[in-house]
Amino acid sequence: MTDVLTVCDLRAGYAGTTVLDGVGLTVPEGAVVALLGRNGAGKTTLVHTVMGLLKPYSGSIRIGGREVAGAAAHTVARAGVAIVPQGRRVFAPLTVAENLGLAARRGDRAWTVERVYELMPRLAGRRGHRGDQLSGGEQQMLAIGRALLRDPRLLLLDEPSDGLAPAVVDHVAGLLERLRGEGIAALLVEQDLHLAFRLADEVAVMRKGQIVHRGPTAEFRADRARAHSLLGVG
Ligand SMILES: Nc1ncnc2c1ncn2[C@@H]1O[C@H](COP(=O)(O)OP(=O)(O)OP(=O)(O)O)[C@@H](O)[C@H]1O
Repeated sequence: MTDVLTVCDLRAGYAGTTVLDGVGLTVPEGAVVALLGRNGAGKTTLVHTVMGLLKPYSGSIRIGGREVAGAAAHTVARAGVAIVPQGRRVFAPLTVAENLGLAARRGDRAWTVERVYELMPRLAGRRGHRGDQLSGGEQQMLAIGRALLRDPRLLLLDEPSDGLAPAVVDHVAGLLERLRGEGIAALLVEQDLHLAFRLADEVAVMRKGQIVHRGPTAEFRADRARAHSLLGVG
């Protein structure tokens, strides 16, 4: 299987400090890889660096074989990557339809606003509501819808369950499962292990800016002692 994302020996940080200390990671075409790790391990920093929102000090980031390390976010987006950021970041004063309209692209696209509404009828019912009138779950759906309108081959999902009630997390998980069924690959940063295990084919664990474990989800899940030592959870 070919990889949609290949990260090699990536170093990055803020104002000269090192946060990513030689990260190596791949996401196979169509697969979901959960990126786990304690707070401050560097997961969001990795996602931002892959997206082109933070310039790396050194190392390689390839999207489908194309080198994008150091490229601007719009270039990375054109290569097929879309981010669903932590905290969702929908435009609060704009309606659902306006938020989606800003992300929509012209031409022959796999994902249109209508298709996003078909996937998420709840958003269709709220199309005239402003971003700040939506529930957390609806905002998360809107953030996912915006990302889909970029026709991604790789989604970067930064803690999609954050701040959502369990029933809403379950609903969002169902949506993400459908996207996996569509063959969209994802790098999923997630603190909710149930969600990560439900969605991910493989698990990568980050500690102090490095990937310290990588393997199939089922194997990781079965080895509670190792999960505990890597993540500090049972
Ligand atoms: N904008 C920033 N400026 C300076 N330092 C930052 C910035 N963002 C993150 N850091 C630092 O980088 C390190 C890694 O943070 P990062 O947010 O990538 O971790 P994380 O694994 O995503 O954690 P969390 O689960 O808390 O989001 C932390 O020490 C953090 O303080």
